[in-house]
Amino acid sequence: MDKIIVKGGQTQLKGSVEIEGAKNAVLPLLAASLLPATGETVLRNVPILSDVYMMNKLVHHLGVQLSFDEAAKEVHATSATEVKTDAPYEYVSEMRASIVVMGPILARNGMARVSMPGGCSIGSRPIDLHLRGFELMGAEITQTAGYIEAKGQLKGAYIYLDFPSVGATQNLMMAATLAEGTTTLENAAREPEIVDLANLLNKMGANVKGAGTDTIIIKGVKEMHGANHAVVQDRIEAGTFMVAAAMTRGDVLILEAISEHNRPLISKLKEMGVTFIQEEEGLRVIGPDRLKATNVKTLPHPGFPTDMQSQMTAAQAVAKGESSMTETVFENRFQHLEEMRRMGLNVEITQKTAIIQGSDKLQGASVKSTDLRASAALILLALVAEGKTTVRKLNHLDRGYYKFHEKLASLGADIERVPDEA
Ligand SMILES: CC(=O)N[C@H]1[C@@H](OP(=O)(O)OP(=O)(O)OC[C@H]2O[C@@H](n3ccc(=O)[nH]c3=O)[C@H](O)[C@@H]2O)O[C@H](CO)[C@@H](O)[C@@H]1O
Ligand SMILES: C=C(OP(=O)(O)O)C(=O)O
Repeated sequence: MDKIIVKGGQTQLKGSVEIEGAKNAVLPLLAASLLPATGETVLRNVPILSDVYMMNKLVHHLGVQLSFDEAAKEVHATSATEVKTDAPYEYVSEMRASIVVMGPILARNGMARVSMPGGCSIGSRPIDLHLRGFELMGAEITQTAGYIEAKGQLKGAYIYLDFPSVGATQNLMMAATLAEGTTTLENAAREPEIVDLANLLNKMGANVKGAGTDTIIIKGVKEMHGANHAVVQDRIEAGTFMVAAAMTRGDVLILEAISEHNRPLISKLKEMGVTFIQEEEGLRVIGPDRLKATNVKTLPHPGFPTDMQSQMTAAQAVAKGESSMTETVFENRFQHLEEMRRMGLNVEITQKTAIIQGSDKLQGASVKSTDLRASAALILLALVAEGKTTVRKLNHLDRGYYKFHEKLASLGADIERVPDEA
């Protein structure tokens, strides 16, 4: 595995940066390619990430002929006349998001057998809401030997989600496309990635209305066909570069940034003293001499995204004064703060809230990524901390960021990625 070495302290990021298609959009879009029985689905603006390779493998295993043209950033998926029912452990255990193949398999076959996805380092991540929704649509669910089996021809249903789960909304929305009758999802997730999925499903011949609001109505159709679709921009990658510019007194143009997808982040960064200028080519982000402290609480969209929580704590760590971060979505998403302590961070954690005393005297150290966004947050902090920081366990970073170190280097960071002999 590689490691990243950053020499920080004086970094001032300047220039423009291109953002990839969203990981959290493309994974369900790939799962959606299981739904049509005819035609080819072409996904454009596909990010080159380890999670995408993993989902490609799973979808391919299930019967879709699929090729990934990395140079063109395109996936071409030939619809399967028949899809397999089994999503085995070796694919699902590697990546939690793979659970979203369950809805399409069940919709196509009237049965699905999927390995339990299990938890991950940020929390236990149960799938009870997905399963209860399938049950309400008429499936019988059993769990044996680490597998969940669902059986039954799906019928439209009224489903109220106790929590606006992103994965459950996507899974149930896809299952409902080929069910008989109308499904209403209430208290549905409203993330831009949900809207992106609904757009692809409608291009495939489905009838989905209301995506982006808390009520999604899906009228089942008899069959679907291939479609051509460009993956929406990754708001979390864009947000990560906004925080990087903010922390380094930078002046960075985020090309083609979709500001409305990052409203809570932009609002918090403005409160911290950051200037945003909408330009023709994108959103320009200018960091102040010193950030001001701020209090943040993560919430489902349109609240502050939990996937920006770690990066935001890096900004709070160098801001002037005391900040707080309250994490309400996942129960174990503060592990990066322990690593940041090695760099001199003064933080007190009580249950869901971290109280951070900002400092301009943080020092580089040897740290390891504990999850995907933690890896980005540690690298951001390393840009500002004095001296050398080594960040290990980059397998997490590669799940969600394409050429992160190269993009930062092109903006002026002293950063390199080298093989880790350790
Ligand atoms: C691939 C992908 O898109 N991942 C994103 C997706 O994950 P994911 O879809 O897994 O997240 P959910 O919105 O489902 O989870 C949010 C919360 O709901 C709980 N929950 C969820 C489902 C369920 O059946 N029961 C239940 O209790 C989870 O444990 C968690 O506490 O949304 C999260 C919340 O914005 C993001 O952090 C992830 O980056
Ligand atoms: C938590 C994340 O992803 P996943 O749900 O794929 O683990 C993330 O993108 O920050």
